[in-house]
Order: sequence, then structure tokens, then C-alpha cells
Amino acid sequence: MKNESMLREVKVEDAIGMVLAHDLTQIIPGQFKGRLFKKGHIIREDDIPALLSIGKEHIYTIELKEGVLHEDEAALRMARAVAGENVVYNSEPHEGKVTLKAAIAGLAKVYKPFVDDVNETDQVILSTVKNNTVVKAGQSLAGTRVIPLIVEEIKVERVEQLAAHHKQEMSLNGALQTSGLIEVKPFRPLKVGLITTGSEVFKGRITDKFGPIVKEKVAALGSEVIEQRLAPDDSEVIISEIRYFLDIGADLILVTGGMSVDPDDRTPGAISRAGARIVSYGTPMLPGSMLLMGYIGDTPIMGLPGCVMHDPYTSFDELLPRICAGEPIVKGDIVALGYGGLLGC
Ligand SMILES: Nc1nc2c(c(=O)[nH]1)N[C@H]1C(S)=C(S)[C@@H](COP(=O)(O)OP(=O)(O)OC[C@H]3O[C@@H](n4cnc5c(N)ncnc54)[C@H](O)[C@@H]3O)O[C@H]1N2
Ligand code: MOO
Repeated sequence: MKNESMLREVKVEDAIGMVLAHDLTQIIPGQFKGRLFKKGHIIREDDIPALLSIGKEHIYTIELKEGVLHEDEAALRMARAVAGENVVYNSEPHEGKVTLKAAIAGLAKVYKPFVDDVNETDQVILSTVKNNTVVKAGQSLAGTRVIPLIVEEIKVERVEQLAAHHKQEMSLNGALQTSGLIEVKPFRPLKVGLITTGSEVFKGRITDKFGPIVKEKVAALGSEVIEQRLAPDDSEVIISEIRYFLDIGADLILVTGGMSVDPDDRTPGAISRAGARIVSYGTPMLPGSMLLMGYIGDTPIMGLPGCVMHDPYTSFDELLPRICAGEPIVKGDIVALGYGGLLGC
């Protein structure tokens, strides 16, 4: 049974009173791209000039047989199979496409092995943002669509089976504690302790430029720098400021400056001596290569190099959202930043 056999091609002039099988799109470059007629519309005599003006001399009417789905139904079933926590979608597809959107601001989680498997399947597509994208409420996360107007149901069942399989795999390997293959993790409001090192700042020779930038980046994710403390290039002072923030219960400690190779660069040593387990000193991103990621007990601590102050996007911008979303950072996460991590420098 061929798909085409269920579609009936009718001249527009003969289609009055018939039901349109799919949305019809009009494109006027620079002015409009959108739906001119909706699936299900009953063709009237005065629609004919508009149909002819978008190049439609014939239209499809449709009669669906067992085991075959219309593009709208197929896209909806795919959306249902992939949507997880804090993801919403309109129950009415548009031009055969369903768009999944973020219900809240947060960190988009997209399970790439699943997306790849879906897209290996002929005639169906799942197009997504990248894993770990920071999203606003209402932002698009993914689109589902099938390529033909009508598709064998078995293709959509394949997507549903893949979804079930990957969810099981994810829960077994503990990779993600998630409810779905595409979801949004909310940001938790962290109390952030900020230590700004550098004798030139401490002694007032120059004005601090790190503080305002770090505060803004932290606030943009719904957290707050509770206090900023200055330290000279002296390991003992830096260590005691780290202990201060641990004592007052900071959820995240950020230490700026002194991260590279000069004799006065004391920050990495001080973080280690304060008892940190170092996940990585050195991050394969440029800029942001001198960033240090570690933990003291469960409290994340980061050493931020000078580039965080002057480059708009660094390894700090990759890792901070994940920490705010409550994800532990492991060595593999740092390793994965290298591929595609050359942004500047
Ligand atoms: N030979 C090498 N040179 C550099 C390396 C390296 O591996 N080998 N790494 C480079 C990278 S990458 C970075 S990033 C920079 C800076 O790293 P630091 O974190 O050590 O930065 P500092 O030396 O402490 O300061 C650099 C510069 O920025 C000024 N500064 C520091 N803190 C503040 C502040 N709070 N407010 C205003 N200005 C600040 C400081 O006075 C210096 O002028 O190193 C590369 N070099
Ligand atoms: O830590 Mo640096 O960014 O590579 O400039």
C-alpha cells in the first residue's frame, strides 16, 4: 500500500467544499512567511484566487488508512515521546511541525545519543538546541516533524521505542536524573562568595573590574554574590578567606586573578592547600584555559583567570550554569569543552 494512494489530487477549481489535507504556506520575501490556509479548512469559491496566487493549481484531500499517520499527528506523537520536565508544546501543529518550548528559565538538557538515533530514522526529524544551553522561559528547545505529508505509523513507533530505550539506559547509567530526553533544569539560587586576589587591587593601585562582571553573570542565573572580599597575592590570606566563606555556608566560592604562571600567581596553590579536590586546573577552552574547577567537600570552588574579566564568553560561562542547575562537574565535562572550545584568543 503506497502512501500516495490515500491522497487525492484535485484541481482547485473543482475543490470547493472539500477539506484541505495540510497547512498551506505563503512566502512573500521580506514581508511574510506563514500559514495562509490551515489543514481542515473547507475550500470556498473565493479562496481560489489566493490558492492560485501561491502557485497551487491542485490541492490534496486525504483519506487515511490503518497504519498511516498525517504529518500533524506524527509530529505530536514525537513531541509527546521526547518532552520532559518543564517543557511545553502547542497541541496544534503548525505547517506539520511541533515546537517544544521551555516552560521556565534554566538549563536545557538534550540527550544527544537519542537525538542522533531518531535522526537515523528515515522520514522523521528531531531538531534541538545543544545540550546545556541556557534558555529563557518560552524559548524554543526542539522541533519535531515528518518529511512526507503522510507517514507510516511504524516510523513514529520507532521514535517512541527509542525514547523508552534511551530513558531506561539513562536511568541505568545514572547519566541524568531526568524525566525526559529533552528537559529544562531550573537554576537554584546560590549564595556565592567572591574573593578577588591581586596586590594591585588590594593596595588600591587599580580599581577592581572583576567584581561587577562576576556579580552580573551570577545574578543573570538567579544567584547572588553575598560578599566580595579582597586579598593580596599571599597564599595564607587567600586560604583564610576561602575558610571564611566555607564557615558562613557559601554554596559556591569564586576566586579571581592570580591563575597563571607569574611568581605572584598564588590562587591555584591556595585553593589546593585549603583542602580542595581539584577536578581540573586547566580547561581546554580559549579563552578560559587557566580556569580551575574543584570541590571542598561538596562546595564547588573555581579559580577564575583574568580573561573572565575581559572576554564576553569563556569556560566560566560554560560551567557556571551547570553548577547553578545543581550538576556536579567531573573531569569528563572539562575534557569535552575542548572540541569547539576555541572561541577567541
Ligand atoms: N607565559 C604565560 N603567560 C600567560 C599565561 C600562561 O599560561 N603563560 N596565561 C595567560 C592567560 S590564559 C590569562 S587568562 C592571563 C591572566 O591570568 P591571571 O588570572 O593570572 O591574571 P593576573 O595575572 O592576576 O592579572 C592579569 C591582568 O589583569 C589585571 N587584573 C587582575 N585582577 C584584576 C581586577 N580584579 N581588577 C582589575 N584588573 C585586574 C592585572 O592587574 C593584570 O594586568 O595570563 C596569561 N598569560
Ligand atoms: O584563561 Mo586565559 O583565558 O585562556 O585567557
